[in-house]
Amino acid sequence: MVDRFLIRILIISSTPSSSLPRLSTPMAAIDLSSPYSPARSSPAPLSARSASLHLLLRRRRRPTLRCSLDAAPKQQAQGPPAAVAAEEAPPARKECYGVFCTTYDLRADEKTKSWKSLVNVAVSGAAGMISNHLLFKLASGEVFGPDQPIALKLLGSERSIQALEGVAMELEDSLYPLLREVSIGIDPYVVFEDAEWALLIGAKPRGPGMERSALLDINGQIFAEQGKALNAVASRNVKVIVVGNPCNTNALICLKNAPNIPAKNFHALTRLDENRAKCQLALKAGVFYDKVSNMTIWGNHSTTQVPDFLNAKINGRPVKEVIKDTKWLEDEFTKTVQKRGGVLIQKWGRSSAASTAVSIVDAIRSLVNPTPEGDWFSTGVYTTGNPYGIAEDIVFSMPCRSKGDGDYELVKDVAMDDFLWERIKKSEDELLAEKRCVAHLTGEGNAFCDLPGDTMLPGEM
Ligand SMILES: NC(=O)C1=CN([C@@H]2O[C@H](COP(=O)(O)OP(=O)(O)OC[C@H]3O[C@@H](n4cnc5c(N)ncnc54)[C@H](OP(=O)(O)O)[C@@H]3O)[C@@H](O)[C@H]2O)C=CC1
Ligand SMILES: O=C([O-])CC(=O)C(=O)O
Repeated sequence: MVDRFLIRILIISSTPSSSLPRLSTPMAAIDLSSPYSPARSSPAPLSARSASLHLLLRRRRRPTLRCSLDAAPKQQAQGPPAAVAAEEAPPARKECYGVFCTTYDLRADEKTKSWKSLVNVAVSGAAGMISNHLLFKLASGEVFGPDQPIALKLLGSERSIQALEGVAMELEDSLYPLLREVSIGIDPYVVFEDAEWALLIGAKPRGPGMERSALLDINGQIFAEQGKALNAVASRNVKVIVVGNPCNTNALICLKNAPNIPAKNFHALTRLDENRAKCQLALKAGVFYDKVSNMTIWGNHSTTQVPDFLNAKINGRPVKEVIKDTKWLEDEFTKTVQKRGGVLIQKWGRSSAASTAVSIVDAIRSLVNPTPEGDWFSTGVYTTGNPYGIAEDIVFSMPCRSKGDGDYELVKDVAMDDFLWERIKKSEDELLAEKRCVAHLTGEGNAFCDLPGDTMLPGEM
């Protein structure tokens, strides 16, 4: 017995779908009233959603894999909240076209009975290079697990909306059984609705001759707007991973604009730096990189970041016992990790995309799986209440452990010496200076920009 699954692309405006006309097919009617629908006003508790998912599968035996496209032109720079948008007349809609109006067999019925309830994952910059690697990993199940159905909510802009349609086409053509919905939009207030994870990748790259303070301002505006949108419409416990640079300060801006979401839930991606550091230590020690553990990156995702060889281990032994060349550790290792992004740009002609996507996967998996005994991982998180004496109220990469519930705690028992502390302070200074530059975006008065001269992204040489 084979179930039929309809693949459909909808063009949905920023109008909530409860106020949109019903589709003419019975399948669409099922879809709009289903627990999969992004139109529901608030997420049901996990158990209820899980139960309704299974109920739906038993009753209907025809779950819909839905692709929807929010292509409403943006009315103004700051997207209106969904409630405001609901009062506007819905623009013309095209329900389905070309390759997207397809019906085929999925044969997933038996398998789906043991699935968890749907997880909503929003991704910004979804038409960009990093996303092009990441989205297919998310859809395949390798990130959240083989029993975790997923809805992907892709945020683009007027500039990228056509490219996003292409991305959605490729996702459909990949026939991922776990991928239950793909929606595309340019309004964060629509795309982030009910998001349980928000992976914020889209940001303007720094161009030739552009001051870093200008980059902080331009990208800061993007993250202030997205923080407001998350605050208005995302799940109250959404986990946010900021990738777009300068990611620590962008994460700070985002969390300051989302006061109803715990500040603890915001991360700046420094996992790529951790992976790069593990690779360099493994190379030097002549071991495979899975033998390197307890690797902390402290500080900013920039050339002031501090790869911590004091606490890291190789085969369970302190790095300094295995690699006796302290000069190499202090100079070459540290600089190589700090500048790895820039060397890669010189060789590859563009910034790391595939390895960044892999590191986003690692970062999520570290939060949804228990951390192995004795180990930890690095992520840029809010410093208020940290046990190390790092300045409060910034986003700083630090060592964390997780029970696998999406949350984390800071690792307390780490060693500190003068070399490490001096460098941590330098990265802290840089982040405090970045924070002063964006005070107008965090609600803390007038910006005053006095960035240290050597403030650079890892991709800048
Ligand atoms: N934290 C980390 O470890 C790393 C971070 N990065 C950062 O990730 C970000 C994305 O990288 P990548 O995917 O390779 O970049 P791409 O240039 O391929 O994509 C970036 C996306 O950003 C969006 N964007 C938002 N605002 C602007 C703007 N004003 N001008 C141009 N594009 C804009 C664009 O999407 P749209 O038009 O849909 O808005 C674009 O698709 C960059 O900021 C990069 O520096 C990169 C590597 C590592
Ligand atoms: O600097 C950049 O744009 C790229 C980057 O973050 C990295 O490679 O670590």
